[in-house]
Amino acid sequence: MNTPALERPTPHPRTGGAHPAAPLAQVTIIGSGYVGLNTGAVLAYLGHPVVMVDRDEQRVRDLQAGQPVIFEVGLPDLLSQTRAQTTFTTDLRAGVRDAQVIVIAVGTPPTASGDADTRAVEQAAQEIAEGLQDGQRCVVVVKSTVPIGTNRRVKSVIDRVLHARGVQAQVHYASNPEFLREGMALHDTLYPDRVVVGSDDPEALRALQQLYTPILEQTFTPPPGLPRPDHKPLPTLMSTDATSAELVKYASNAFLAVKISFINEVAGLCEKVGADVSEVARGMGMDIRIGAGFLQAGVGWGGSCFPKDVLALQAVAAEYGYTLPIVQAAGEVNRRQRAHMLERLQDALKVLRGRQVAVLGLTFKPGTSDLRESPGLDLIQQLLRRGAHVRAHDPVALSGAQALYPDLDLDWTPSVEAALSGADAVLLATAWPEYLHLDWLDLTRRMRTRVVLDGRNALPAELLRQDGVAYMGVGR
Ligand SMILES: NC(=O)c1ccc[n+]([C@@H]2O[C@H](COP(=O)([O-])OP(=O)(O)OC[C@H]3O[C@@H](n4cnc5c(N)ncnc54)[C@H](O)[C@@H]3O)[C@@H](O)[C@H]2O)c1
Ligand SMILES: O=c1ccn([C@@H]2O[C@H](COP(=O)(O)OP(=O)(O)O[C@H]3O[C@H](CO)[C@@H](O)[C@H](O)[C@H]3O)[C@@H](O)[C@H]2O)c(=O)[nH]1
Repeated sequence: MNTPALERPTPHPRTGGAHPAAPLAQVTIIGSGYVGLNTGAVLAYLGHPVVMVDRDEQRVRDLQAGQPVIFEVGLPDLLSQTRAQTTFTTDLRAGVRDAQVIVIAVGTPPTASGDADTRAVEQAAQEIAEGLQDGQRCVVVVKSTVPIGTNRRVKSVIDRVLHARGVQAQVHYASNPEFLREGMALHDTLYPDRVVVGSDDPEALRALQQLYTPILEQTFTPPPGLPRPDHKPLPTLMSTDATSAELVKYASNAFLAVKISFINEVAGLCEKVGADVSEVARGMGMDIRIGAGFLQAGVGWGGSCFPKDVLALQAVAAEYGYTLPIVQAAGEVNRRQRAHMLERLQDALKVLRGRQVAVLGLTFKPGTSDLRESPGLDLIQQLLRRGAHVRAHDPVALSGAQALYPDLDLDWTPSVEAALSGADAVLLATAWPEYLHLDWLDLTRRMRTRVVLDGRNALPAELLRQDGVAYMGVGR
């Protein structure tokens, strides 16, 4: 099979790099999870032929059959629209054979001690090197969130295997951390604030510029349902060294987690002094140095990234005998926030044991089916430990949660009405839009005691209070 060389397009007048209309011959993405799948669908949409590799056979079979396997707005449409451009396979070695760019997007879950488990990244590196051919030229890109030094480790694994095989391939390396949010994954991939590339290799930088030019230049026609945001400046390609790029990712997530914990800490004070945290956040956010984002008080942060990345950053620091007290405090405040939710329920109901508590929202936020580190599921487990009966509901992830926690002794209720009828309290853990427009007066009138703990400050507080509901928000 012919090995395509990296193309050398004429420099584009604005980027100085690749011409927008120059697709790569093949991009291979390893890991078809939230990051890999969304990235692959977008790159295929931009015109690059994409091979998506995953070791999970069932996942690959489902993707081949047209099942999107994760819940993400717009993904089913984009995957079906890009079918002709996309191949799904479990065969990593074959999948990299003709690739110009190979993107590692496998998971890096936390180990028991909190540091990131990079074994899947190293396994991918090993198999990449086993698949590369004599004379092949390619760029290996680490998109997974990885601790300091992992990019270097990927290079050394690939060098070692190529050497052992006696294969002469010209491999370039870059770190390219991902900043997409679940539920907004396609939007964030098409319209990022910045693209960070960590590499000291001009060839790697040039290939990534070529890969991302349509995004950097915003030259593509937006896919249906994913309009270009108004007045958003063009994304910046920030080129830096690999170690700084690795740290940009962790420091960004830690900073956002600190910001949420900060507003949750202020929310606790608001409850004491009678202020409204939404108003405090609104006033703070008007200062452009602070910014309005990530100041939504609530049950605390969860998800597949913040909890693990906050721990991983501390683990990196600990390796160097350094501490990160602000980052550590963000985690402590997050735990306290959950405990505070339970205290408030207990204060309202006096006794939790034997009470019927409805918990609405099992995913860690709306717009995703991801249950990793979900505040709602954490609160459910704490309620069960305290002897409460739980009725759980989620508009998209009910069966997923049930499958994940088959031993939890609770009612998985298929409707909000069923969850609230006869309940002693309801806790809103995830602000799914489906919940916000319900007839809350009617729903709460079906409850045995009308206690509402709005963990996302999303329900009609005044309306409920006026109707005699014991409504509690967060920080107001
Ligand atoms: N989920 C997010 O919103 C997000 C955003 C930015 C960055 N990240 C980071 O990106 C990485 C991937 O996250 P994710 O949420 O997409 O993970 P995920 O768990 O959803 O998907 C990872 C996929 O990789 C596959 N895989 C694992 N090892 C493999 C191997 N050796 N070969 C082939 N496939 C393999 C798994 O089967 C799985 O399908 C992580 O490092 C994460 O921290 C995630
Ligand atoms: O004002 C806020 C904003 C968020 N959250 C919570 O914070 C968590 C994370 O939310 P969000 O950041 O929207 O979701 P993720 O999809 O986890 O995205 C984060 O983690 C990704 C993985 O690293 C990064 O790529 C993204 O940039 C980063 O925002 C969720 O539990 C939210 O409910 C709040 O409580 N208040």
